Amino acid sequence: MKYVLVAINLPVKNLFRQFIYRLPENLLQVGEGWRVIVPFGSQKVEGFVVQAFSREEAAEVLQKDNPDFSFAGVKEVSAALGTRPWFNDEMLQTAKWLAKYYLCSLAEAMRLFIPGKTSIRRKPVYQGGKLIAYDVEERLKARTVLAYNITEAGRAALQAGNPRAKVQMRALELLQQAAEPVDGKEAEAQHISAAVLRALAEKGWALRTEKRLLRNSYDRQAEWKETLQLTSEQEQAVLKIRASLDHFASSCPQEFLLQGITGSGKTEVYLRAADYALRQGRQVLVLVPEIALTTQIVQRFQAWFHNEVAVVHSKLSQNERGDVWYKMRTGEANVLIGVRSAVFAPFKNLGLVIIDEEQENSYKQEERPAYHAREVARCRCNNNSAVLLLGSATPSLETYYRAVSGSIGHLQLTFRPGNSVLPAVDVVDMREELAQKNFSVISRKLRREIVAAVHAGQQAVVLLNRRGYSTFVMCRDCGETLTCPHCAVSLVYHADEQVMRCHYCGNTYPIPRTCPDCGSRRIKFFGSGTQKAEQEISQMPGVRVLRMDQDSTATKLAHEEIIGRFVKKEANVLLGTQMVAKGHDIPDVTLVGILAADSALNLPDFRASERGFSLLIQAAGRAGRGDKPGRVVLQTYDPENEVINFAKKQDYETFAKRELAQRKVLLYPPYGQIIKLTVIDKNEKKAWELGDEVALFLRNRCEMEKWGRTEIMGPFPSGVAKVRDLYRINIVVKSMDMEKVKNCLSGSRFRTVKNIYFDVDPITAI
Ligand SMILES: Nc1ncnc2c1ncn2[C@@H]1O[C@H](COP(=O)(O)OP(=O)(O)OP(=O)(O)O)[C@@H](O)[C@H]1O
Ligand SMILES: [Zn+2]
Repeated sequence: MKYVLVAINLPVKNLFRQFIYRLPENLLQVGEGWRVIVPFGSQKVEGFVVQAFSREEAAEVLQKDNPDFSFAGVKEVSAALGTRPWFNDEMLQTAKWLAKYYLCSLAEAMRLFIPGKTSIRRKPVYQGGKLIAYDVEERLKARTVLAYNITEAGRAALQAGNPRAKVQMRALELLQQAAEPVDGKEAEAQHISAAVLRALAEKGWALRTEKRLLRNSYDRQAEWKETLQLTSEQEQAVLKIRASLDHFASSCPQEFLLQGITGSGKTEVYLRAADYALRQGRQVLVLVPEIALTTQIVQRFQAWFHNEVAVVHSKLSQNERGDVWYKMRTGEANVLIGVRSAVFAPFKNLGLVIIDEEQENSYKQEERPAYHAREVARCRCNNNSAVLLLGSATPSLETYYRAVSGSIGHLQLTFRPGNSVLPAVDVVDMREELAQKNFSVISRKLRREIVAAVHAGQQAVVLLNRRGYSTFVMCRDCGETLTCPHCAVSLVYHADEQVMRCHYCGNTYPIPRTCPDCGSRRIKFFGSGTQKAEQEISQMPGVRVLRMDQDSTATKLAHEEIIGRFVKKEANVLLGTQMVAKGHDIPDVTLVGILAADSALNLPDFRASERGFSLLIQAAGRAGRGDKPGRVVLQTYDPENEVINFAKKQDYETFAKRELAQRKVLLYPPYGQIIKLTVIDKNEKKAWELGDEVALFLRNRCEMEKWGRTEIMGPFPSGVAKVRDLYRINIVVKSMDMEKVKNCLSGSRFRTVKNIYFDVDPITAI
């Protein structure tokens, strides 16, 4: 008899055990990596088979848990999902690694690999009005259509010909020429109706069959691939990557940082590397931070690789995602471009993973399990003997450190191809503007530059990292600021909808006429967001402005549409939050304005400088990519700020070295690793008590087990101390000995406590 160990796919964080089930006669084919339906309590649920074994092996496992076990209690697997295992060895290994590294359960790790996380719907079954069971059905329905193949008789009929049945003859010809069965829609495109196909089937000339229909919501006309002459640096980079693809695991590195200044042509290197991997018969995964912002990269890849390219992003339906997964698993497509979650796709033969803008925070999932796509990609590359290529103008300090210390290959692109040069950056002191009685968000210099650029028929991009109209509303009499009653953050005034909105929980509130605290009518709106800037810019002569922020892009692919309209020159100024700063390559943009450069830099967080610097460089890099030189106007209230100065010089190296020196002293990554524990509770007192308990426990263990250099901070209130009425308390552990810290936590009772969240390698430590 055969038994299986099953991880139960339920969205609960504290189910760390796996369970043994018996395989019935009709399911003996089921083994490791299969998805199954099993009885669990009173329900039927989906599970993943982690291991398969004989009766003796099962007994051994069961005995470990319970010396008086009996096989009588072991239940049977109810059904198998699909006709083959979903997880191959490599995926199973990656899931196991992920669970261990991020301290989550194996089931939580495994469900990341399933499109839609679970493929079953539980359907209650009633009998005589009483709930008796849950039934399950497969959720991911492959969509099929009726299609027709030509038969031998059909071929003969076509050969013989019949001038009085012209349409039928044309239909037969179509079937004969088609490589695959022809469906009604395809026939219709040739002006042959479905009725004709049915008639052929009735005559025995065609055979009815089913064809799997692949949904593709990202069908675009691909432009032809242009072949550029590579620069010497690009050429060098491509050669090194090719060498690694050729002699895997010899002296060639398996991982590379491709550090190239903005506009240096990193995409061209990606394309050539991908092309080479495809020629070797291997598949390519390209990760991008935000699909909507990367239309250009998708188009470039489609121009080279046509139908080989499949695209996934967060706005695809579950079925569309299922289709994409299917294409990759079967090798029907061989290049997958997608956001973070694409790193979990099944591959037939993965050879190369490219991560563009590898420093972007969007690669890190915020909810449990809080994985980072770069780390998962590294694990999958190792398991697949694939090459990992990380690209950026401003790499994360972790990656940069690994490159300069020689643990991964370091490829550099230091100039822009052709005549284009990095733009000149002017810093404007906004305190001076105030002194000169300019109370606008736009400095006089930036105003002049915008008007001049527009007048010359060029375009400008303006970055303001805050949406809404006024970001801060305060009573002049009592000093009260308006905050969200459910979250510890101030409300933002949105002029469009005439509401106050919380950017954390999304709730809206009416605009106050009087102060809710003291009743004063002297309410004042401070600070400015994109809506106010839009209003001011739109009043400049000759300007047509487009705004792009979360509020303007709520619908599917709206970013793409806005960028598209800007490229077509329907507008000459593009204003928005960080999404305007990244990725696009528009030759007529000669001016970039950065309003309030300081806002990103002043957060009390260890990555704030890195993130701010990166954003400034990215934004500046949008200017002057064509043959006209670009310029950047950077507005700040703090012109002496170091980061602003490095950004002005666009000097990543010096910036990175200084930042690394500080991180070393303070034990931040890449020197120390971090784990952040967050206690979340609607009762503030309870949150603190639990926080104190965890911190004390860790401090004791640190001392007892003599962990290497470690700092335990907290408990302290989280950066936003309350979200949706839940209080948030943090404990942050920085350590050179993270393995021990993790072992201690996974052996502790806190691992299964429901309201403690573990975040390994968190983005923020506040
Ligand atoms: N060898 C080359 N010769 C001429 N033009 C090139 C070459 N390589 C790339 N380009 C062009 O340079 C421009 C910038 O390239 P690309 O968009 O790949 O830059 P990037 O490094 O990704 O920049 P960013 O980090 O700012 O997104 C593109 O218009 C591209 O077509
Ligand atoms: Zn709120």
